[in-house]
Amino acid sequence: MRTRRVTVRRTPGERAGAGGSAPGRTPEALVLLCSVGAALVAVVQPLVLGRTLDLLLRDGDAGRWLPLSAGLLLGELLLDSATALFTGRCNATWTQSVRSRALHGLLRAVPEHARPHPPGDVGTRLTLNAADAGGAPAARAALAASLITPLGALAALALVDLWVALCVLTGLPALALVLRSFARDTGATVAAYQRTQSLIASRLLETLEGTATIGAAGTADRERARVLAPLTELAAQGRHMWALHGRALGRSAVLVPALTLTATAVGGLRLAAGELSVGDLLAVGRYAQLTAGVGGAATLLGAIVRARQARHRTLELERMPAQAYGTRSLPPDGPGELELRGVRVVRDGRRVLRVDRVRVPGGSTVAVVGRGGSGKSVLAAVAGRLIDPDEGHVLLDGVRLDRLTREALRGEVTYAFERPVLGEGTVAEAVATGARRPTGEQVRRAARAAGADGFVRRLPLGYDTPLPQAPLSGGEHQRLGLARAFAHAGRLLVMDDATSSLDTATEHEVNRALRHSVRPGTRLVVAHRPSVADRADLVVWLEQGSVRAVGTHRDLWHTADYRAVFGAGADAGTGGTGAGAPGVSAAPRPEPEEVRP
Ligand SMILES: Nc1ncnc2c1ncn2[C@@H]1O[C@H](COP(=O)(O)OP(=O)(O)OP(=O)(O)O)[C@@H](O)[C@H]1O
Repeated sequence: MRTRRVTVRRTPGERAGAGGSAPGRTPEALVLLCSVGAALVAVVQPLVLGRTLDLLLRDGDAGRWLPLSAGLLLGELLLDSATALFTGRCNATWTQSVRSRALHGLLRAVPEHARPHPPGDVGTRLTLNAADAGGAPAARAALAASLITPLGALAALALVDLWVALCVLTGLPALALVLRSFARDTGATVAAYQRTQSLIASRLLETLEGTATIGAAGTADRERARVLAPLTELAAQGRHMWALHGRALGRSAVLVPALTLTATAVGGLRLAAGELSVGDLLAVGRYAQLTAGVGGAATLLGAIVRARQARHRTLELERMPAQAYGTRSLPPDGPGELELRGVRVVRDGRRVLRVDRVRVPGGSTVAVVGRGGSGKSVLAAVAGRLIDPDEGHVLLDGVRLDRLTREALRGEVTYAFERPVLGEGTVAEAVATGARRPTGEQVRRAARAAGADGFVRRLPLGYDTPLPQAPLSGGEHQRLGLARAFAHAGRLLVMDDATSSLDTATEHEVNRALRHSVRPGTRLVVAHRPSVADRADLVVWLEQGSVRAVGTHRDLWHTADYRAVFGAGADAGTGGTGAGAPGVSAAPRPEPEEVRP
């Protein structure tokens, strides 16, 4: 078969950079500038129009006032358009910034802090909530401008006629009360609404992940009811939110025309008394309207309250404690000696791992075995610092893992998992993703070692096939995860159940390739099969979170409890290399550090 060239492109995340920068004040300032400009024009306009009307009525010629009126109308139109444009840009840049910061916080967070956020909740925060939060700066600018119009209009009204201004002023406290109660009541409802939205999204995602199980169990109706259960609450919260909004708008809708009407009536009386001109009356009506327009701030206030709640929810992700790294690097060309000293891991008040002392000589393979729930994955996570122990230390070539720089740690410690997450790029990108960027040839070599090259080359575009278009079996998926780990193999490679979906023959081939074609180093392998434990130089046997014994598979096999871990009831010493019994290993056996049979 013709071999294709393997292309390894940079991922969008790598191109965009890590955290995303804050957009600064410029987008908001542009919105403020244009909306304040529009507000000022709106305030000046009635005066100019009134004056123009008076001149036309008196002399039949308004001179320069007529083009000035037309200019102001045009100016208002242009400024309103610019406000809309800059508001859109401001919202987009802030949404992007809030989202990037939250995502960055999530990705660098201590995993134990990130774990309680289910995917649906994270999804809602990063989409709906981030978009709402991104609207805050523009809404704030618009609110500031929206206060200029009524205040300016009131001042201008006072210039035209003090009596009408006083009459409008008396109605304003009622409008202020409406706005205050709206802002107060709406905050709590919006927060509850956003929480319920998140809950529905989380349940929906859980359901989507478990469609096969749900289908097989025939529990689709129950599941649908579970996902949609919070909908009643959401609907009630939504109705309450809109009721508050509607009430505030309704009250201002009554107050605004009432104020305008009263102002026009008083202005009419003043016109009849000869205190005002016709142009003044025109200005008075318009100013009363603009002053009462303060009620329109309710909508902006609502957006700001919603944005504040949404921002709080989104940036909770950003504020999660970040995984801290040290400043040390590893000694060059270290063999990868791994040591766990006094390690304790506690979860929900329960000790789930206790390792007093285990030393794995550099270059050897250690298998971690034990019954389900005995702490194998926790040990694997601690060994490569996916989690920090609550007590004790893990050392690699004599250096504590928590003192290493991120680059030193992730460059030299590699993981392969049972269910790797491969992303949506091409096959080559999936294998290449990691601390270092391997070349196309290295990607293919790693895939060959993981037994993946054959099926990848049969894909329509080979290594360039996008993963969503590559129908992979569970084992093939797992082999790509292995290939990724092999392509980045450092001095410590941790394989947590990473070959569980492979048939015995493939697993054997992968193990052989691991010995000969992957960078040599220490391997820590979570094992369920006795054959894997047999091939290891050393076995750490866990029982209920504690080390029961450390030794070679051959030695441990004499213990009935150990054989029972593999479901093997056979008597010890039956010999042979069959299903459970130890075979002959060529590798040197290191001395066990901790043996408590
Ligand atoms: N984040 C956590 N919060 C609470 N308990 C946890 C957490 N992580 C692990 N545990 C508990 O620690 C124990 C050991 O879990 P671990 O996943 O290491 O078991 P395991 O030996 O790998 O099991 P299996 O072979 O079934 O995968 C389990 O009882 C598990 O419930």
